[in-house]
Amino acid sequence: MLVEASDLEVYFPIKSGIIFDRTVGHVRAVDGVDLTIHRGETYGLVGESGCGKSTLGKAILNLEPPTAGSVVFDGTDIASLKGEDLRRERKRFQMVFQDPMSSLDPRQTVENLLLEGMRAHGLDTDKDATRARLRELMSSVGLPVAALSKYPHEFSGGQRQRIGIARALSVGPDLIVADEPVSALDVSIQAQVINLLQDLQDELGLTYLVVAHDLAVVRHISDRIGVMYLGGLVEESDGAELYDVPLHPYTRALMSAVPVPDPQVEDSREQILLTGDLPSPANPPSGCRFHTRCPWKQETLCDTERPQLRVVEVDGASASHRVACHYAEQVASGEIQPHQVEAVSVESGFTGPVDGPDAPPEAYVGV
Ligand SMILES: Nc1ncnc2c1ncn2[C@@H]1O[C@H](COP(=O)(O)OP(=O)(O)OP(=O)(O)O)[C@@H](O)[C@H]1O
Repeated sequence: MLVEASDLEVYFPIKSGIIFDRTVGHVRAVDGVDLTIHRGETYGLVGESGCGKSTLGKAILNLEPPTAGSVVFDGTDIASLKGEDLRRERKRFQMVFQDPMSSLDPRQTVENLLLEGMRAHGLDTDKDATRARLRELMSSVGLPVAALSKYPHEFSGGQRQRIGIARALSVGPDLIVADEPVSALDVSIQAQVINLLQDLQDELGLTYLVVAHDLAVVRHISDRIGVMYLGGLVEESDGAELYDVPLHPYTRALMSAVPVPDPQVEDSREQILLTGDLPSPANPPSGCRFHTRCPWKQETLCDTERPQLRVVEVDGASASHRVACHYAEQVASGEIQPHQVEAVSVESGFTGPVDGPDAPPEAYVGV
């Protein structure tokens, strides 16, 4: 195991007063997450915008200090590291950002951008070795050596993302957190960058945490997938299994929002429509965070008790499928069918069947 996050919380203070000197509340961006990432695997993290994916990724890299909980990286509690020890450990985990244009200094040549990290970690002391390393990095990400003397604006979006990846690789990391690595790119370029990430993983034995809102991207690349809702993980399993047997109503809703090209399949498959907006992480609902939008919410239990993320046995499936829903076992055994339950829209007060002609017009999944 390379990363073990336990009961991780990242709360951002909400300030008020003339000089913003009073804390009047907290945005609970990450609210009690237990997550492990195995060495050499790709862990995909999905969920709606604002559910806390990026903050969780940053907290794992120690770029966002946790409010509570711990992150153990290769046996070492990151929070306990200071000074030189922290600097040395830092080069083992790097981040690739969504928008390479804003993460790359436009006034620096590619060579300088790559040297920056190497310098910070004392990896540029031998001139010949450094030159060889720069050439090697260019070749690893499929760019010509001549690109070293150019500036970020001289490249296309896909090429800039390759530079961002080379930059992350320059210090020889074990873990890369890629935050929406292809969502700013044209669809035709996305596959090339995804393939590059996979080739590099095979070649260098890298471990990835890939944050994305696009289920198709995550499905293609991930060994395991975690689904996040309002600061917490609601479901986690092997990649294929999550798509074959999604157990949490939120995961099912995300799946049913992805269009299927075959009209026959599209018409016959389960449709779960979510109503209402994502509640504010500054004031999350009581009990199960999802109960205000859940098609099979039950009185009392769902709005009073937060369900634990626990292993749920699924016939013929692995023993590592975890779900945070009070009724996950009944869903797994087929006892509960979500579309037979009435949906309640918090915003409109709508009560009715979620997939019939009376479904609320504004029902959507906002991913
Ligand atoms: N530095 C910050 N200060 C205050 N609030 C923040 C900060 N960073 C994030 N947040 C809030 O924390 C919540 C989670 O944000 P985060 O960016 O982690 O979500 P996300 O799922 O990655 O969304 P997106 O895909 O839009 O980036 C949001 O409500 C966001 O506004």
